[in-house]
Amino acid sequence: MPDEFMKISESLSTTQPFNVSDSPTLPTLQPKKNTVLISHGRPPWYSEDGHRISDAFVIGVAGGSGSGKTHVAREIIRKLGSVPTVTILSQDSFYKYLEPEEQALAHANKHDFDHPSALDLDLFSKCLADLKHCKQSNIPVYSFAQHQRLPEKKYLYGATIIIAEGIMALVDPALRDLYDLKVFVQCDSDLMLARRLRRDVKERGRDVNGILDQYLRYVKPSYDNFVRPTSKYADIIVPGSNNSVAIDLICTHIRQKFDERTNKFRPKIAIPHLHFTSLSGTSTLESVEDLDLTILPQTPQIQGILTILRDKTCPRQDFIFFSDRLSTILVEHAFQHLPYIPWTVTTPVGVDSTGKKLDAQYLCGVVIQRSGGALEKGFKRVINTVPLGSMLIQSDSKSAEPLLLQANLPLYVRLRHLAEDTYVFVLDAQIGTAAAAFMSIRVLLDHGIREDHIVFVTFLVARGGGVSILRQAFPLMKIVCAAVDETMQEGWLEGYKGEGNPEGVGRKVWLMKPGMGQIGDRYYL
Ligand SMILES: Nc1ncnc2c1ncn2[C@@H]1O[C@H](COP(=O)(O)OP(=O)(O)O)[C@@H](O)[C@H]1O
Ligand SMILES: Nc1ccn([C@@H]2O[C@H](COP(=O)(O)O)[C@@H](O)[C@H]2O)c(=O)n1
Repeated sequence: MPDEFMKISESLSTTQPFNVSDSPTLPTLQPKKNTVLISHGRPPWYSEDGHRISDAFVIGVAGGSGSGKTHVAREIIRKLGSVPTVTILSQDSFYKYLEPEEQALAHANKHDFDHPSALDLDLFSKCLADLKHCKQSNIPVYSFAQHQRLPEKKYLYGATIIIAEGIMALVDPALRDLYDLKVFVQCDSDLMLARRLRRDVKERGRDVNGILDQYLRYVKPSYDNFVRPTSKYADIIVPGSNNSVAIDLICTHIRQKFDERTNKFRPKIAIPHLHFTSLSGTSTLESVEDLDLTILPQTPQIQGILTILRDKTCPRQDFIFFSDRLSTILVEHAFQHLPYIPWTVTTPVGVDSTGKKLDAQYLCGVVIQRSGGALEKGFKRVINTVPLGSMLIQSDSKSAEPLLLQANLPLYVRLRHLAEDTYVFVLDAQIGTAAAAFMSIRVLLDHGIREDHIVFVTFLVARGGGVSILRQAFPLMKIVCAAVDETMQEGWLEGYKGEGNPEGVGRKVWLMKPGMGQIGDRYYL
């Protein structure tokens, strides 16, 4: 039990008068319980060697049906305010599949949904463990109206804080081991019944007699036998109503734990130490050969395109046209990193000709928004039939830490059993500090994509930037680029008008030199 927590006196939780008026208006549809809320973006959860260093913080919330578990979970999120991604994982999704005859009994309120065996606790544990360890999870979807698990699944990924709630949340020792904080919501039985009556009529399509039958036969005995005894495992007992003080306490604890875990990643891949020059005057930058990049052959044609793109007077339509040309060539070039097998075809003149056939089982692309969008057209020109997802990664304006704001990934990546056989082309305009590249690779590895199945396709790499650290962390990933620029320096971006710079004198950013400027702005603005 965390020492800063005391068990809040049970009297606080049980002496509330029976009063159903504390319940706000209920929605008429079954609410979505498994929620992913993003209020701030997810900071790095890995170190500069590429390994995950922090698990998600997991809170287990147990209590009787109608005690207010979901309410507590939602209030925690609301009161935490500006936090990274939070997920509520509800045990309700894990009721077992029912055979038709069992389903018929359930419709007659004669199926016991309140015995621990009604829930697939092993699957719940597995999904929670995956989420805690920063992997994706595809969780079941349940219909209370049909008493059945539905064929679809819900994809969850990327939470820094997970709230797992359910009547049996504290029953299983394996589950209890996963929690960083265990909460029990203790509520007066009358109030729980009143809330359940109202909710089951409005949201779960039940009638009053059936609800009362089910309550007396299964719900109440189960609460006494299985649910209430688990309160002894809780670090904190929260009252079922008027519980804002207890919720504040929980939020303070979470914030503190969260701050302790915050990893300052950006300074570790910051640029200056890579510019370090030894006493003998030799630069410690790694040689281009050591960076193991696949660089387009510097033919006059490629140099010509790069010169146009580097020219600050290049009109936007030309910038788009030549970016599209360059990205097409880059993606074609990147295909050399995919597996091919010998393949024989018969030509129109009846002769056999042996060549090669692509042997990648699944292939998809992921664009790093927004500048990676400049490579999208080239990608689609070369392979227009494969799925293309995206990630939105931006720097925090105060800490400069990269933040994962959105991951809209193709199915081949989301489903772990397909991810293992999937090749992914990651598209981004340049690798400068490498912070976004780092985060995008970590996201793919979390999903089970093999490191040697990732091909990072980009216009420019800054040799003086974060690429050497990226390379050391992920040596098996391939990087395909059009050119390597020598330096990364902090400098002013001309003409930028915005935060801290209303006059448009400039914005201090890491600039790749000679570079192409802000490629996303030049392509899209
Ligand atoms: N502290 C509270 N104050 C007011 N209403 C509450 C409180 N806790 C729960 N409720 C209401 O009671 C009902 C059941 O709560 P819910 O959180 O769904 O219970 P559970 O998830 O434990 O079954 C909901 O309508 C909810 O709005
Ligand atoms: N088909 C089902 C499955 C479960 N129940 C009841 O749900 C209760 C748990 O959900 P809470 O959100 O209230 O914690 C549990 O008591 C089951 O009786 C159901 O009615 N029908």
